[in-house]
Amino acid sequence: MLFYLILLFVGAILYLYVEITKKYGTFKAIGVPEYNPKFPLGSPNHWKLATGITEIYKRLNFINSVDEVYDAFPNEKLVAHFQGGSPQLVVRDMELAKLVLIKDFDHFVDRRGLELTEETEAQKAMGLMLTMLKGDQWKAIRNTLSPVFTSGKLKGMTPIINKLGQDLVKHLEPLARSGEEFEAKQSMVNFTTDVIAECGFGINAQAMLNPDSVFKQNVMKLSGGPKGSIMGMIRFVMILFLNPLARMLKIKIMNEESLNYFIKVIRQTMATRKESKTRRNDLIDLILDALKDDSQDPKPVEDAQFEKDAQIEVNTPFQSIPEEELELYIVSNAFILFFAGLETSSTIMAVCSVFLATHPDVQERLHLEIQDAIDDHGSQDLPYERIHSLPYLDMVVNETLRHFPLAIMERQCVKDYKFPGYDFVVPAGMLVQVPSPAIMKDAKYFPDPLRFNPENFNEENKAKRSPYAFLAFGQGPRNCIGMRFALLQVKIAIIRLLANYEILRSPKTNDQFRPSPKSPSGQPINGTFIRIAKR
Ligand code: HEM
Repeated sequence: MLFYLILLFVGAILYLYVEITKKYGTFKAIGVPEYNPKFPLGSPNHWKLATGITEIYKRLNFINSVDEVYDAFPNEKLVAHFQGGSPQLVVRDMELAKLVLIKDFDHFVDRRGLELTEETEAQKAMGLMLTMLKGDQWKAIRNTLSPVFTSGKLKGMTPIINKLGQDLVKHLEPLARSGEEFEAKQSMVNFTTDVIAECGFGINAQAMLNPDSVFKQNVMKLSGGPKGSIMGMIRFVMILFLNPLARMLKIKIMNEESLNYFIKVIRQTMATRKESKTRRNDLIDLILDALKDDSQDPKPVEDAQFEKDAQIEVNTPFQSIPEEELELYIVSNAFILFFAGLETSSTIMAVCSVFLATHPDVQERLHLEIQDAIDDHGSQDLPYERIHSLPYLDMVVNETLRHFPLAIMERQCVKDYKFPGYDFVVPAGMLVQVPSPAIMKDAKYFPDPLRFNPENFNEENKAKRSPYAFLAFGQGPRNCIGMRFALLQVKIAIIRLLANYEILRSPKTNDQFRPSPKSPSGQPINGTFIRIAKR
C-alpha cells in the first residue's frame, strides 16, 4: 500500500513538473530573455512574493513584484518571467508601453482574470466592479461613469471638501496641542472617509469628529487597518496564485459584512433620492444622471492628454447590461469608486506629510506658496482653479506619487498580438505588465531616482522625458478614472495641514518607504508617523 502511495506521489510530482516547466525556455528560444524560472513557483520574484508572506524568505509586496525583472535586463525591451508555469511579459520600453496601454488597447482591454465566487450578493457585486469587469461590459460602465469626474462636476464638490478640510484641522488640534507622535495615515483615512461619504453619497459619516462612527468602523474592517495583516495577504496571494483553489475554499478578498453594510447604504440612498426627487449633486446623483443620459453620442472629453488617451474608441452603450442586473451594477460601482479612492488618496496624503516632515526646505517653500494664495484669496477655502494653479504643490504631490506608487499596470491580452520588431505572437490570455514602480525609479527618466526631489516635475525637467514615464495613475482608456478627484482631495488636505500646522519628524518617522508585504494595498512598511505643531 505504502509503495503505491509513494508511486502515486512521485507520479503526481513528475506530472506537475512536466506541466509547470513545459514553457520554460520557449521565450529564450525566440530571443526574449527569461527571468530564471525554477520549478514549481517560477521566476525568483514569484518565489519571493509567494513565500515572503511567511517572512522566511526575502519579502516582497505584489506592487513591486516585477521591479527586479525590469532592473535585471537594462538593455531589453521585453522580458518574460514565470508565475509557476504561466509566462508573463514585462514591457521595458516606453514606445511598446504606449502600444499596450493606448494605441493597441483593443488587444489589451482587460486586467488579470481573477475568477471570484458568486455565491452571495456581495461576492457577485465584487465581480461587477469597474476594476474587475472585462471587455464590452467594462466599456459600457466606464463610458457611463467617466462624465462623473469632469472638472465642472469637481468644481461643484470643492466647497464640500473645503468644509471637511476645516474639520480636518479641528480633528488634528489635540495632537498639535499635545505634540504627541501619531500615524498620519489614520487621520487621513478619517478625512477621506468623510470626503467620499459626503461627495459620494451625501452622508455625514463623521469619521473625523466621532470616534464611534459606524461608517468609519466598517471602513476599517474593509481596508484591514493601516498595516494590513498576514492573513489578509495570504488570502490575496492565494486568490492570485491559486485562483481555482481559492474559489473552492470560498476565500474572499474583502470583509463581506462591511461590503454588505455599504451595499445597503448605497441602496437606501438611491431609493430615498428617487422617492423624494431631491438632488445633492453627489456621486449617486451623477451616476443616476449618467444612466438617464446614456446615448451613443460621444461623451465630453477634457483637454488634458491623459483624458484624450483614455478615450474608448467604440462607444459601447449601457443598454448592453441586462436590465435585471442594472441595479447591482450601479451599487457595485458606486462602492468601488468609494473604496478605490479611500485607501489610495489617504495613503498619498500620509506619505506626503512624512516627506514634508523629513524635507523641511520643501515644506517651507510649499507653505509660502500656500500662504500667499490664502492671503490673496482672503480665506483657506481656495476655489478649484486656484488649488490647481499652485505649481509647487503640484510638483510635491507628483513627486510623492512617483516615490510611492500604489499599483502596477497589468493588461491581459485579449486578441493575439505581435509587437513591432518581434517575430512571435503574444497569445490571447497572456498577462502583459508595464511595471510603473520600476519605471518611475529608473534614472533614465528621473535622475537620482531615490531622492525626494519635487524639481523632477518642474516644466524644464518634465519636457526632457516622455510624459508616459509618470505612471502613478496609469495611462490609456483603463487609467485611473478618479485621478482628478484624488488630486483635489489630496491637495486640499495638504493645503489645510500646512496652513495651520508645521509638520515635524517624530521618533518613528520613516525615511525609506517600502510597501509592506503584509498589505495587499501596499501600505508603508513602517507606518507614516509624524508630529505637528500649531503655526
Ligand atoms: C492618489 C490616489 C490614487 C491613485 C494613486 C490611483 C491609482 C490608480 C492606478 C495606478 C490605477 C490603474 C490604472 C491602470 O491600470 O492604467 C487606478 C485605477 C482605478 N482607480 Fe485610481 N487612484 C487613486 C485614486 C482614485 C480615486 C479617488 C478613485 C475614485 C473616485 C479611483 C478609482 C479608480 C478605479 C475605479 C480604477 C479602475 C479603472 C478601470 O479599470 O477602468 N482611484 N487607480
